[in-house]
Amino acid sequence: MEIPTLENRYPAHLPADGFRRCEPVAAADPELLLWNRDLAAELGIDNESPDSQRTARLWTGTELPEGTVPIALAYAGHQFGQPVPQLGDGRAVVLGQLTDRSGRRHDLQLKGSGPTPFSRGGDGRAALGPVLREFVVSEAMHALGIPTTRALAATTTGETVHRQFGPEPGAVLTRVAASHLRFGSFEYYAHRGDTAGLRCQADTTIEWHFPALRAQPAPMRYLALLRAVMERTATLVNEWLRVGFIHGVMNTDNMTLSGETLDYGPCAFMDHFRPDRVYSSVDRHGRYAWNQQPRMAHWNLARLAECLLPLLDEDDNAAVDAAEAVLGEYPDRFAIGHDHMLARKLGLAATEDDPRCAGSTVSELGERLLALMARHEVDFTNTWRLLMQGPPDNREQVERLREWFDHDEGVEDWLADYAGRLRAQGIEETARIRRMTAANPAVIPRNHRVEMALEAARGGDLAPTRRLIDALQTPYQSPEGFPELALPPGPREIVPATFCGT
Ligand SMILES: Nc1ncnc2c1ncn2[C@@H]1O[C@H](COP(=O)(O)OP(=O)(O)OP(=O)(O)O)[C@@H](O)[C@H]1O
Ligand SMILES: [Mg+2]
Repeated sequence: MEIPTLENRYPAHLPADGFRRCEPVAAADPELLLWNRDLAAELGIDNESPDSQRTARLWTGTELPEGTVPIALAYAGHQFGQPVPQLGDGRAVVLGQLTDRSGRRHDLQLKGSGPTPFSRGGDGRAALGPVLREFVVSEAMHALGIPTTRALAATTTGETVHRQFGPEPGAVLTRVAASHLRFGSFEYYAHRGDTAGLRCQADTTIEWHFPALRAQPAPMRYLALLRAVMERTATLVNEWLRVGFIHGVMNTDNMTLSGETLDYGPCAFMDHFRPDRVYSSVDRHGRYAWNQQPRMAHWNLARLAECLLPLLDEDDNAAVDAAEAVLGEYPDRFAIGHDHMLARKLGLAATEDDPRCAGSTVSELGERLLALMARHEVDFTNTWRLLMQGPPDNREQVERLREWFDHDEGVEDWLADYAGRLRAQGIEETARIRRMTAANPAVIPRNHRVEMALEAARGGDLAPTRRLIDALQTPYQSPEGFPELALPPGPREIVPATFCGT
């Protein structure tokens, strides 16, 4: 395996206390389980012999690629609303960056490679189940077209880790990310009252993720940064809602500045629709339920804004006013994105009220459909695909949907309004299907399917995990070779709770 020489840009771009040098711990018996050939090729890694012993040594941290400068990053965070002044990578090290074919830089990070100065009593390890889960779900997310960190490799260490449900094989995930800068990275300096550290962190974020803002003078640049992060975050959360994704631990330490989804702990994709659906076993009060995610993203953005205050204005009140003005833009910014998202899912063109149509607006149509779906707890993914089985004014299709929604009296009215809106916008059936195919996945990593695959993997059989990963590569097509993947769980298959497994 040939790997281009890594370069670690963090030490030159962060204050000295923003990271700690930290060697990964050599694994007793490294073994490669999963290897992402396509991603490796994008990163210029030669794929000739991906299952060689050296590959396993490299992606457990037992041997280090050339140019590696292993570091654990410092960060703080708000966890379930409570401030934690210091967290940091307690079981991960960034090795360095590689540049992909299109010139974009990516961190290579080993997650589960041993204790770091931030381990706070933890063992610094990761268990096989959560590592495979992050591999499967993050790659599914990427295939869905949603910004996310990626998974390059999953390895086992040959050691055992002890978790909630007993011993598990120790494992390491090689994660690829635009960066590992988090809202919590800013909170780390804010807690210390380190304004110079904050400024450095903000300028690095601009340099890496929002280079167009570089030309703006301070303090406007930092306000523009807040607005840009707000916009990316709103976009990301709308994308999660589009596919029924529930992150599960939207703490500020799990929110990236790049706008990528980070930390696939107790996350889940929803089967039967309930807007307040929660899977995470640690989210007892539903703080991060599916329909709370927009609000919690706003709350998290407010924590980020608080950190930026010293950079916005020397006068405290003026700084607060400036930050509040940007935060105040979030509800509209989110709502516009939400309307567009619902329009895409319905195969409609725009969300502005169309004066040619007397029926409801596109967003009202979408909300009414969601309300119907919630009332009957129908499968989220399959409802949208069912809408694609025929025109909304076709008799058989009307019948099909009446049955799907338990003969709810609202169905026919809704379908008539939907058909009216399509007519008013002049959208032909083929165009509707084309649009809807691009916005509504046929397959998602359903919880019970993920659990079944992981169970087999724990028993030594990786074939179901590989099959699942393959099928999730083309989520907008019906899974010809894996039809069960399109089915919701049966009553005995439902996985009601997910666990971090940390
Ligand atoms: N086994 C462990 N040993 C040491 N620290 C840990 C361990 N598990 C989690 N932590 C630390 O606890 C904090 C919260 O964990 P959380 O599950 O949100 O993150 P994570 O999944 O470890 O990492 P990431 O956010 O990078 O995906 C982090 O600082 C993390 O590094
Ligand atoms: Mg985390």
